[in-house]
Amino acid sequence: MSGTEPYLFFCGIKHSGKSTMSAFMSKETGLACFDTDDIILASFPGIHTIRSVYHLLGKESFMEKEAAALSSLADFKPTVTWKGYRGVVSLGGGACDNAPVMDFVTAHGTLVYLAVPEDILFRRISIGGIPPFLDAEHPRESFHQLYSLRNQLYGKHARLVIRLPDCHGRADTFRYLFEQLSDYVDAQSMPEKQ
Ligand SMILES: Nc1ncnc2c1ncn2[C@@H]1O[C@H](COP(=O)(O)OP(=O)(O)O)[C@@H](O)[C@H]1O
Ligand SMILES: O=C(O)C1=C[C@@H](OP(=O)(O)O)[C@@H](O)[C@H](O)C1
Ligand SMILES: [Mg+2]
Repeated sequence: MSGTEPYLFFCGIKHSGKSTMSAFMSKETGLACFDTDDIILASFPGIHTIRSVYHLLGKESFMEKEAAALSSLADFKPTVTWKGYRGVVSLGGGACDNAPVMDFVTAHGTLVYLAVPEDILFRRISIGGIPPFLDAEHPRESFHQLYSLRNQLYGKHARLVIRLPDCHGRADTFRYLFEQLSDYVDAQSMPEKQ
């Protein structure tokens, strides 16, 4: 375990379950779990939500913090690996717009897109109020635009797209994700058929 093994990066649109699923993944495999939002939040001791940090910094400055949070993982040496990976990282929903973040991800691991239908995401997001990056007057329409754009970007950049079912709750969703992910990783490590 040298600290040069790749990471699994979970990406996806806000509230697709990146943070929840990476925590399940860590529990299942023993892999270290990182969340760029949590790393950023830890550097703002008086502030309690990532939404407030985003509000305070604005988009550009937030994206710089996101890239710095990831860079801090470059030297991490794991005590546990899973199928050759050294950790699981949950990215923020806006990672696809952040070129340095996407460059880091390409250089350091496998990008997995957790794809969830638009209506389900909007329902989950609305529970916590309208986030600062949506138009407060027309939240559903602006989310539709954001979803279309990001769904396309994540679909293009990710090496693996996992379409998560919604009907079974978090633990069952994770079982499904884990099976898909394990199958993918196992297939990647199989020697080429002669
Ligand atoms: N499979 C699921 N089914 C139902 N609710 C979920 C599921 N995954 C996540 N959630 C809920 O959706 C919300 C956002 O989850 P979170 O993991 O923070 O998403 P993200 O990190 O992608 O923004 C949380 O309230 C979480 O409990
Ligand atoms: O979609 C976005 O632009 C953002 C999503 C948030 O992360 P989650 O996707 O984990 O909620 C957080 O990084 C920030 O508020 C910006
Ligand atoms: Mg999250």
